[in-house]
Amino acid sequence: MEKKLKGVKIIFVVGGPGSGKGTQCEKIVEKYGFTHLSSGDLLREEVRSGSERGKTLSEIMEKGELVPLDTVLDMLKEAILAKAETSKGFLIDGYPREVAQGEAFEKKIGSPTLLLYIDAGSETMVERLLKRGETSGRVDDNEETIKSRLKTYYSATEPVIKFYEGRGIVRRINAEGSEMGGPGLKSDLRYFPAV
Ligand SMILES: Nc1ncnc2c1ncn2[C@@H]1O[C@H](COP(=O)(O)OP(=O)(O)O)[C@@H](O)[C@H]1O
Ligand SMILES: Nc1ncnc2c1ncn2[C@H]1C[C@H](O)[C@@H](COP(=O)(O)OP(=O)(O)O)O1
Ligand SMILES: [Mg+2]
Repeated sequence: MEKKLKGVKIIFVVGGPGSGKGTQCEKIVEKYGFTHLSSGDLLREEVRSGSERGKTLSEIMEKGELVPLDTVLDMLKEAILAKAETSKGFLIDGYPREVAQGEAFEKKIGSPTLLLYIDAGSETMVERLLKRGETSGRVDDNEETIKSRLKTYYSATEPVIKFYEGRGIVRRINAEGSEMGGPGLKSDLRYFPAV
């Protein structure tokens, strides 16, 4: 556990591809001023840098698979520590994607106070990703990769939610509603300050 992070909230944001993790995080940032860090965004930055490592990462992402644990963890740790002294809390979006990632994070960085489970059905996720793919330019927003990402999600990431449910820190957000609120975020956020 990093001393710098004492008293700083760490919130994991977990959900399927296209469930709306990034979208919900933006709303939470507006309301609570936390720092939003997306593992996917950090990886895409590395890809954009044109490095050799970026090329390898891009190939993995195009297949809808998970990149090596240490790569994501190192990137996250660096980004978190850079803001540890000024941030009141971190929204860690897209992490952990497998139980081992959660365990490694806790060992090297700190423990989460909360896990927000962004819940949308697979049909909704596919529909949103295909729509996003019309403009995102992302190598993974295509039909074939989406199928693979869903498989990865259900096999590797869903167990993460079970794992933290055992600790009683999971809050589920129904992300089926419209972006403007719907039955989901608006009401669920009422539970937020309590944690
Ligand atoms: N509640 C919602 N209703 C309708 N569209 C949504 C909603 N949440 C997200 N979207 C759209 O779905 C796509 C995926 O959302 P995003 O936040 O990028 O998800 P993730 O980060 O989980 O992949 C985006 O194009 C976004 O605008
Ligand atoms: N924590 C993590 N561990 C391993 N791979 C990750 C990762 N976070 C992101 N990736 C890789 C695999 C994902 O399919 C890809 C895109 O991630 P993302 O941007 O978080 O997707 P989305 O927000 O659509 O769910 O990047
Ligand atoms: Mg995202």
